[in-house]
Amino acid sequence: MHSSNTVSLDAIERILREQHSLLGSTGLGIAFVRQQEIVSCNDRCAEIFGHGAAHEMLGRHGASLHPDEKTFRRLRRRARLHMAQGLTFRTESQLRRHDGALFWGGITGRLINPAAPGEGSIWTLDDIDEQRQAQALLSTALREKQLLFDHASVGIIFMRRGHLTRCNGHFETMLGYGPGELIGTSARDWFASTAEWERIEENFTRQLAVGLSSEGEMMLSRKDGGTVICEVRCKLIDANDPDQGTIWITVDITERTQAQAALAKVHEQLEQQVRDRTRELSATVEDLHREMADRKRDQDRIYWLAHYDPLTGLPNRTLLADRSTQAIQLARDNGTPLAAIFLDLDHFKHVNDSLGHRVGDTLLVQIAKRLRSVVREKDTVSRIGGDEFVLLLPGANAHGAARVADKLLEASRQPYQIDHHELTMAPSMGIALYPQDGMDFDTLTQSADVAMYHAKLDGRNTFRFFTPEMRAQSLRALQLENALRRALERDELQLHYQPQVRIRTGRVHSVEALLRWNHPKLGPISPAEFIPVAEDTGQILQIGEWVLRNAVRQLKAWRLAGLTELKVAVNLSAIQFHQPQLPDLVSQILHAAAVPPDALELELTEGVAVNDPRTATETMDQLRSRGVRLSIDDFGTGYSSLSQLKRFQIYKLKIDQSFVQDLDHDGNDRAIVSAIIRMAQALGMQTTAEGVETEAQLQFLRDMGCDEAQGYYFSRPLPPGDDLLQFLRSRQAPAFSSSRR
Ligand SMILES: Nc1nc2c(ncn2[C@@H]2O[C@H](COP(=O)(O)O[C@H]3[C@@H](O)[C@H](n4cnc5c(=O)[nH]c(N)nc54)O[C@@H]3COP(=O)(O)O)[C@@H](O)[C@H]2O)c(=O)[nH]1
Repeated sequence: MHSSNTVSLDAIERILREQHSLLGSTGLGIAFVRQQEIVSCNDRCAEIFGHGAAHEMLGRHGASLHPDEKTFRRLRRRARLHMAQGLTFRTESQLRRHDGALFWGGITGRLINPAAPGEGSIWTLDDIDEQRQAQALLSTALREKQLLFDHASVGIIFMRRGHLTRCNGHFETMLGYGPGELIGTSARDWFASTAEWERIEENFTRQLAVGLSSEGEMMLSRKDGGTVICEVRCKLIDANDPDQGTIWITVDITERTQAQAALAKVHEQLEQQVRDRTRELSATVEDLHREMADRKRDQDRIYWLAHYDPLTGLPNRTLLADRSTQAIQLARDNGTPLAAIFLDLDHFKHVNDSLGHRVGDTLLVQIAKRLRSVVREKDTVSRIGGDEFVLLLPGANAHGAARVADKLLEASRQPYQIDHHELTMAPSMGIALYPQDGMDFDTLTQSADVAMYHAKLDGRNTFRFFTPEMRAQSLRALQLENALRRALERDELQLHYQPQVRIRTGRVHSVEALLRWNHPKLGPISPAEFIPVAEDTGQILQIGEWVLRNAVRQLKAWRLAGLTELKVAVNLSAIQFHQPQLPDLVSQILHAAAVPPDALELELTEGVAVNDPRTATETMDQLRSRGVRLSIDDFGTGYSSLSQLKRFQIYKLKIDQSFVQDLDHDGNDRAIVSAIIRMAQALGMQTTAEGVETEAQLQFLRDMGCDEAQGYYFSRPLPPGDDLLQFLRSRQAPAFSSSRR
């Protein structure tokens, strides 16, 4: 320290104190070694080697401080080479503590006097064991990271200011670059498009600015021009210092994306197929629904046609049978009454024949509506034939059924307006009651039918309850109907003639043709019985024509036989009268027999004009214009009005025999007969009284001014034989009297 040759003891002591202080205050261990042994050291050195104090280190051989002798010698050799040159030897080596534990120490050594190595050396020691361990850990971590970096199956890049500063091999391979080729490149260089880069940069910058990691998909460009789709996660290396740049982890999802795209395409194709199939299916389902609806509609239509009358919409016989069976079951189970009404329209056929089927159909529809309006909802109104209806009335007893029949009659009085025709259509009805008149559908309706037939026999436009006797009578009617079919061809019919005598002169001007039927087995059958049957079955047309032809032919025979002025009266059924061809038929028959028209008188009943006065008037006009005379038969029993009589220009009124028969003792009949005669006179019509049997009756009629009489009093209806000819000749009108009425 001092260059002076004499150093004071104080100075030496001070120097020693300074050195001691220096050695004590340093964090390094310091030792002086001579002859490989420690001759002096500081406390730190002792502490490092695990001794409590420095003096414990003194005299320790250097080799004991090293892991083994070999290590010591090698280090000593290296140190001596260095230190012999006056240099400081530095090394890091493992050392052994006092307790035997090894530790890393940082060692420097230097000869105190390189010129005199024997003076020993000074060694400093730093305990770097923790540092070495930390370094070892660090380098392990770094190695591991490097390994991860090098062998990661994702691309890792470090970016700063938009440029790549480092990347791993995976990223280079991903973009087809060689090692290091990408260093320093701008990200823009390997983005597929500028737009793509700007989009990513903007997204990443925005998210990273707020300290978030950012992620997204991007399309990068390979060196060879191909494209790579990457999933990228980007993060700031130091959130506090954006200048440190960013790390990007990139995953090549090209295949995955393509697979997904392919999958999506397949999925879309599948979905499209499903949509197509669904559409096809729904079209098929719709078709099926439509087909089912069509089939249902067809079935409904078939059912409807099978169960309803197409014209009126009313239930037909089939449905009536169903409902009747149910109603009978119910009536039986509950003990409740049930009635059936068989309704037939009187002379409906005339409407069809004279006005045509269109008018007839329209009329039927209106009638059906009216029938329906009369009964209750639960009642059934069915149409089972042309003009035949059956009404089923559950819960109705005799009283109830009669009330319904009355209401139907009442309703039928209102005329129907069809085009310019005002038509009235009366019904005949038969009523049958469950269970007494039938316990099943067929029997019940048959009973009602039979009762209806009797209503017709009893004058029509009325109703009758079924009685057991009626059935027998109906069988008779059926028998007659069948027999009547063959009556003409078997020549069973015959005409009888009843003279009509002028009351004032006693002479006979005309005879009435009256039909007779003598059946070989059934015997003589009254026209009063078989004419209604013939009318019901339509056979009256054929029979009526036969009557007309034969009556005119007989008249011709009589005329040729000398009864030159004789006339014949023929009864005309209403059904005949409504035949449009009637006037022509009459003319043809008269012409064929060469009989003048005024020799024929047609007897009509009052009812012929009731239903359709206009058509009746036309027919009458036609007949009259051809010269044929018309008379009203059974006058007083029907509904003729004075205006009608006047309009029809009727030639003669035949006073019904029911008024004549009781003239002797019934003042009313006398009044009626006298009124009819006066009325006829006032209207310029002839009068003939039917059924005159007594002189008293004849006298009264004479007194009243009646023109003609007909009855058993003069003669019964006789066959055209000698007796009748004799009678006629005896009362023949003189030729001049034929012009008088
Ligand atoms: N559409 C047609 N109707 C005809 C025809 N022929 C007859 N008839 C009608 O049948 C009903 C019954 O006729 P009938 O049994 O012949 O009775 C007639 C006379 O026989 C009978 N009569 C005559 N005089 C007397 C009498 O003094 N007493 C008495 N109890 N009866 C008598 O009266 C009937 C007269 O008939 P009409 O003058 O026509 O009224 C009858 O309604 C006939 O019209 C036919 O060819 N077509």
